[in-house]
Amino acid sequence: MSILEIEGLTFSFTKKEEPVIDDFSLSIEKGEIVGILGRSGSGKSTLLRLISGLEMPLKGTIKVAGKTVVSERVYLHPEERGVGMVFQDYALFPHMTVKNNILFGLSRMSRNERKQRMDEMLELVQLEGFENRYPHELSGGQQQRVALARALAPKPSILLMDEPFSNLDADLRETIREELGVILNNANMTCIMVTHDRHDVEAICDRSVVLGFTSISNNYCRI
Ligand SMILES: Nc1ncnc2c1ncn2[C@@H]1O[C@H](COP(=O)(O)OP(=O)(O)OP(=O)(O)O)[C@@H](O)[C@H]1O
Repeated sequence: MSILEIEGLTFSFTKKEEPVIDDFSLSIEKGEIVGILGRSGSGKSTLLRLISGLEMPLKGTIKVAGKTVVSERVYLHPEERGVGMVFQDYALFPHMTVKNNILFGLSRMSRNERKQRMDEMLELVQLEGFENRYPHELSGGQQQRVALARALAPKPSILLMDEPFSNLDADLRETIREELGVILNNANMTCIMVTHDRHDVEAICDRSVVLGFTSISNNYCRI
């Protein structure tokens, strides 16, 4: 079953400019881990922002788990899409502690479930003991791990990651990459990961899509 279906997606930042994304289509099966590769400026981050609902396409449809989340007539807000996102710059809430950043998307869970989920996430990203710190009191790599924990905590249908390991040192990168691969496989979770690192793709992706430089319409290929 396709968990994500993108059809004819077209997007431009301004009317005058060529579309960054032009008539792009892609289908992803449940449980697939797909790497998005491509040169700087090819539209990788923009594609994730369109899927998550942070940008509105000019044309095209996106379905998540069979439900239309954007089309000519439909627009679902990011929190209604069942899509988790780890941003390139983490986008943590600066006024919230690590704990509250991770708890942010869990308001529908009971108090006990929230506590349990937070403990699981802190253990996963090796940040036990850091829960009362604020983002500015963390290193770049630690902030990145909080972002990963926050996105995974609500158990999204699809996890979107924009260069999620770029600030981690080599050892931690390998550890988190391996653990993430196991978690995603165990949960049969679908994941799209933008990366510049072929090791990420080789280690955890089932396939990858390479975006072209000026437009990703007919330029992408699977490897
Ligand atoms: N807010 C914006 N307004 C106008 N143009 C933008 C905006 N954000 C990105 N762009 C342009 O859209 C194109 C695609 O940007 P995007 O960030 O999606 O590329 P990318 O493939 O993720 O690049 P990188 O690998 O460098 O992160 C680029 O040419 C970029 O300059």
